[in-house]
Amino acid sequence: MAGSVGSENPIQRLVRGFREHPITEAAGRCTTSTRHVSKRAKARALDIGHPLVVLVRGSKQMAADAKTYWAEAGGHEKHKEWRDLVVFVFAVCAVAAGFQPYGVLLLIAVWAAAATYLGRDRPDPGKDPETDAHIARLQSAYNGLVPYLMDTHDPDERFKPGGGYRSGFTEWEFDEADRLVALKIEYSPFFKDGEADARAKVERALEGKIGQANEYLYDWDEEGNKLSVRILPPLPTGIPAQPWKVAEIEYVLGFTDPTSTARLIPVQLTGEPGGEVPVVELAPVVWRHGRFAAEPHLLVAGVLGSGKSNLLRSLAAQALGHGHLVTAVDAEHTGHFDEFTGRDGVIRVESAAAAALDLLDWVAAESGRRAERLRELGANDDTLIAELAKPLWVFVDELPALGEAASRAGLADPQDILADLMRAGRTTGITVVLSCRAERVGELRATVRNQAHARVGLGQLPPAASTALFGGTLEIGGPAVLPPGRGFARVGGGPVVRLQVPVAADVVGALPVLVGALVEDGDPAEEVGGLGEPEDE
Ligand SMILES: Nc1ncnc2c1ncn2[C@@H]1O[C@H](COP(=O)(O)OP(=O)(O)OP(=O)(O)O)[C@@H](O)[C@H]1O
Repeated sequence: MAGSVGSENPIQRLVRGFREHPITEAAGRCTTSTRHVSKRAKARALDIGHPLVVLVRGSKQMAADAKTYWAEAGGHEKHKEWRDLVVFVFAVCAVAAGFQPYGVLLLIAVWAAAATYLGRDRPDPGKDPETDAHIARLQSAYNGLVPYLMDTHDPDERFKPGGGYRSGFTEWEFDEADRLVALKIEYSPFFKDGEADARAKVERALEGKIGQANEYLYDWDEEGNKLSVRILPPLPTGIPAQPWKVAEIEYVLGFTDPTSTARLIPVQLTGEPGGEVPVVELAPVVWRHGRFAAEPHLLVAGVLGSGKSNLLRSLAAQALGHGHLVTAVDAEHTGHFDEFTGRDGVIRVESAAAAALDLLDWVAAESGRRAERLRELGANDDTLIAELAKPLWVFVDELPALGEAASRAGLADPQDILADLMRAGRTTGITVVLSCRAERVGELRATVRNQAHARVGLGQLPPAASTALFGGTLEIGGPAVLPPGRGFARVGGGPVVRLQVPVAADVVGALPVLVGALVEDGDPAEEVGGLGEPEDE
């Protein structure tokens, strides 16, 4: 700036001096605030004077109608006679009424009623009922899509240069903050919606027009040639894991939009050191767990560093908090489960392939023992069954990595063992939680993947992974990199909802209530559910 001041000529300097003079600045401020005040006053005056405006508008309309009637009827001799008669009768009635007690008041009331009716606010039949701001935003989105969805073979020409947004968009929704939150689009049957590239172009164009900061959920209906888009503002991040106020059988996967669930729970946020801890109400994504649960197993897929292990740790802490038993396999040797080792309720945490396979074999044997004892007990004594089949959780972080390591070591495929465990898990009270990198979802066997009915996808998933997780042609769009713990979840056949997983960075330090004390002596495996002593494998 200094350079620009130095190169000014005397006239520019004079103008700048005048502009920056305190009096000029004060006058500018005064003008701006006066403009605001006068705008507000005008709006208020219009509000208060609205009935008067309606009366005046109605009276003008009445006068105009009367004039038209007079002029039109005057053009034809027969009509003219009839008109004169009508006016005469009307005048006589009005005068007669006026001479009655309260007659003048009655005439005024009739006039006011007629004027109010004629002057009422009526939408212009040819005008788009949307506000100008909404029209501009929708039209801009439409224009952005024209190059990608235009198709000269489309008999309906839904997308064409100069076309109106109503020809391509069938539904839209703005929220109370005037944000576009949903959009339904109908496109040409010839658009190649089966091709990921073609879909991606449409998605990126839409994001460019509506805003990159949002997150998007695209639901392509290839059969109906329709695209349904949900546009979502970012969710809150950094929610610390804590004992959640939910039912005994409920596990909090994370939090979502209040519009996606029917409930809110109190959540403590991280406060300033020494200050008060703020508590807010957030909408939880809950996974119901327990014997005979509809979705007993969970699959978490995500891109590198998207927070998969964090979610597994958060669930392990919740399971321990409910007094359940936990086993974990840390296939990539990340140490994410080390702090659970030796805690009350934690049976074993393994990372080496041989030890992990040994652990899975032990769980399989435990599953068999449970199944046998449950068969003996029959379906008669539910309380006893519930007591004996203490829920046992198996966390496998990065299952494909474990499979790879096992195959290198010439060991059995862990997916075979897990598939059997998952099949029996509903009755034996064994829950399997698996994680895997998004690009390796395809390496999971159908027998494993299809039994994990609760699904979480973290980070910006490649289309193949999100299709494998959530089915159909559902795609997640928006920023290229999402914050850790951000993704989508679907529990069973429920809707796909957005998800922000809480941070479970220091579960032992932050959640001593849940994680429990270190067990000094004894083999926790021997305490398993009382359904029989684990045998040496
Ligand atoms: N929900 C979350 N909120 C905030 N930070 C998180 C969240 N989840 C994970 N993180 C942080 O992101 C980083 C990666 O987390 P994590 O190791 O759980 O990811 P990951 O997907 O398992 O990684 P990888 O793909 O390497 O196995 C860690 O520093 C972790 O503290």
